[in-house]
Amino acid sequence: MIERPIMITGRNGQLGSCLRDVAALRGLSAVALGREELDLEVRDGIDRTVASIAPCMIINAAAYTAVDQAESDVRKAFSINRDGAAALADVAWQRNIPFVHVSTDYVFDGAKHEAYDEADVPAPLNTYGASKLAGEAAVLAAHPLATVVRSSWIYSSTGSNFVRTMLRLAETRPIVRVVSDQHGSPTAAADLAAALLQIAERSLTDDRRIAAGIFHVAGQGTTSWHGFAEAIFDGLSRRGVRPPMLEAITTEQYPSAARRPVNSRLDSSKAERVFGIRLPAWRQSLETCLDQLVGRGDTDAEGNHPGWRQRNASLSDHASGQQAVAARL
Ligand SMILES: NC(=O)C1=CN([C@@H]2O[C@H](COP(=O)(O)OP(=O)(O)OC[C@H]3O[C@@H](n4cnc5c(N)ncnc54)[C@H](OP(=O)(O)O)[C@@H]3O)[C@@H](O)[C@H]2O)C=CC1
Ligand SMILES: Cc1cn([C@H]2C[C@H](O)[C@@H](COP(=O)(O)OP(=O)(O)O[C@H]3O[C@@H](C)C(=O)[C@@H](O)[C@H]3O)O2)c(=O)[nH]c1=O
Repeated sequence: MIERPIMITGRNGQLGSCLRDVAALRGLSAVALGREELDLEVRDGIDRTVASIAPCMIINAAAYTAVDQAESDVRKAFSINRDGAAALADVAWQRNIPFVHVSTDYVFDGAKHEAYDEADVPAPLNTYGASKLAGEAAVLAAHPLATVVRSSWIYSSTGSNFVRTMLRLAETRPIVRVVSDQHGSPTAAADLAAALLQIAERSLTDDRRIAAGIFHVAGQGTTSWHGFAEAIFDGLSRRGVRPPMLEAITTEQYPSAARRPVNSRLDSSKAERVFGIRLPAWRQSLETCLDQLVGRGDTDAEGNHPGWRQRNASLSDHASGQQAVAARL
């Protein structure tokens, strides 16, 4: 009998590429699709593409994720994050297969003083968050047994993310200023990918109602963006790379198109209770990522770190949006 694969969207993104890698490591059959094979904005192609793969389930890691840009690109953000996600969920429901969808901490407004759990009422401050919240509702309406996993502050050694932005700024700026009044939980894409596949396997073997609904899954522990940057730069120091000066600033001192919550810490205890999922502490996973990006601290005969410049050269070819951020500083 031929095993039906898990279908993964967003293959070229941080999470999608980790999902593909982790699935391969676990010996799971998976087909990962990039936008070129499955465009969530081309709705009439979705059914045909899914039919050609005949997956046992779908994990949707594709999304419009440019938070500031979404403020002036509202139509596209909703088209992908709400309508595209719902269309994919609908196809999964029609085929009677599980659907796992990923959402964000930015559905919350940050007014709560504690970590947010799944029962808290979302109230997004920005268009990206609003489009993702609308996507959650649309996915669950189209596929009542869908699993919606909210995560936060995702990073990996590839793609566009805060860790890579900080490493690039470390190369180009003597001083880096980072907001210290927004708090959340950094999450390694590889850790989240492993958790999603664990949920996926459970929803294939158990009663699917167990995995239905919303779950928070984020790295253990919390920090501010400034605290995150500090840990990244400490990691550079420990690897023999001189970090830039780091200055704590307020949100007001860092004007941006999109408002961001001051508190988007996620309480992940429901996922631990239901699935036994507990991601590693964020500092621990950051070390793994820095090992991949900078190296473990090995030096050449002159005391230089050969991996650093070589690896960092590739940082500059990412995300024109991130470059615009750098240019502002
Ligand atoms: N990044 C973060 O900090 C967080 C992300 N999330 C959520 O996690 C999920 C994965 O995020 P992440 O991996 O970081 O995001 P990335 O931006 O790294 O990847 C998103 C992927 O979606 C693809 N995509 C965009 N538009 C379409 C489309 N119309 N059709 C098909 N594919 C499309 C992109 O393709 P292309 O490469 O061609 O642009 C990209 O590869 C998303 O749902 C996101 O909202 C949740 C919390 C935090
Ligand atoms: C680059 C930079 C950012 N910042 C601030 C801006 C912002 O408040 C915070 C994070 O900035 P970024 O633009 O890197 O991150 P941002 O795009 O807000 O990240 C979000 O992405 C989406 C997709 C999510 O779902 C969220 O969980 C979250 O990870 O840090 C500084 O203070 N100094 C800097 O040099």
